[in-house]
Amino acid sequence: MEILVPLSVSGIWYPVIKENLLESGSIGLTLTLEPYIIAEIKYGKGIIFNGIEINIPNYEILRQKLGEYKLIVYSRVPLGYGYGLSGAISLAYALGVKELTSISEKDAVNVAHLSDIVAGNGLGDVIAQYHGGLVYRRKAGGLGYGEVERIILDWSDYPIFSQIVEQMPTKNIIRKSEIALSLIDEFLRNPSPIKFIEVASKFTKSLGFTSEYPNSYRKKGIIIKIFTPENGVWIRHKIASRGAFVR
Ligand SMILES: Nc1ncnc2c1ncn2[C@@H]1O[C@H](COP(=O)(O)OP(=O)(O)OP(=O)(O)O)[C@@H](O)[C@H]1O
Ligand SMILES: CC(C)(CO)[C@@H](O)C(=O)[O-]
Repeated sequence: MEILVPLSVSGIWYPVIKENLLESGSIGLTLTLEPYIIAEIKYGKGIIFNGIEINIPNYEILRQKLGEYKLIVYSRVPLGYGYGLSGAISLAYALGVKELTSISEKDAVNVAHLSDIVAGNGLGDVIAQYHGGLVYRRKAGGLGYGEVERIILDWSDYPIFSQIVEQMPTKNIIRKSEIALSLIDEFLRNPSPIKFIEVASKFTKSLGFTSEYPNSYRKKGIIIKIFTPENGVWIRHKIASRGAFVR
């Protein structure tokens, strides 16, 4: 059994923290991308990321609430730069445990969502990764609490690339910028790939993150860009055609 989870790079996020953590998360617009991480769940313990055992605070919560298992993860992109891998690892763990036990998918996914929030590693990634595509989180929260819409756009003429810049903690970008909600409205009035990049670039600039490349924005430690870059080292992505799944 393999568990596949897409990467998650938000363009806009508006943190919502409530007493009930399942009502917490973010309102926002998130691109989920290939290549999916591929994971295997086994009896045992620990998270093995590309052959190396890692310590990730999400694991403590996952282990307490879902039971102790071992997750072996293969990823084509590195951890800690902004590809939403903490969320992807947590969601893979939850969907893996769901295959091995009688827990419902909804409860398992909500534990993954909770673990990313408590760890301070993400707010909306798990929910976006569960749905796939370009995800608009209209209301923050886990499954059954938040509200999500997948925005269908034709990306075939808009190839997506990322460039790795620097590692940094997610806590550095969990800030409220009041223009987030008006930029989401601006996008929804006229949704297109170019408009997505435009509003994401305005939003991330408001948090102090800039990119020197045309048609791009900087999310945490990576640049996301549409159209073939003229120079630099880039990873080619596709929009994730579906959310996380088990095969
Ligand atoms: N070698 C490592 N490099 C980076 N992070 C590591 C490493 N080992 C363990 N970690 C832990 O993994 C977690 C990475 O979470 P982080 O949210 O930064 O990932 P990400 O892939 O950048 O996702 P996001 O887009 O949500 O920020 C952190 O809790 C960090 O402490
Ligand atoms: C905070 C965040 C940008 C980290 O990847 C993401 O979880 C989101 O969109 O809420």
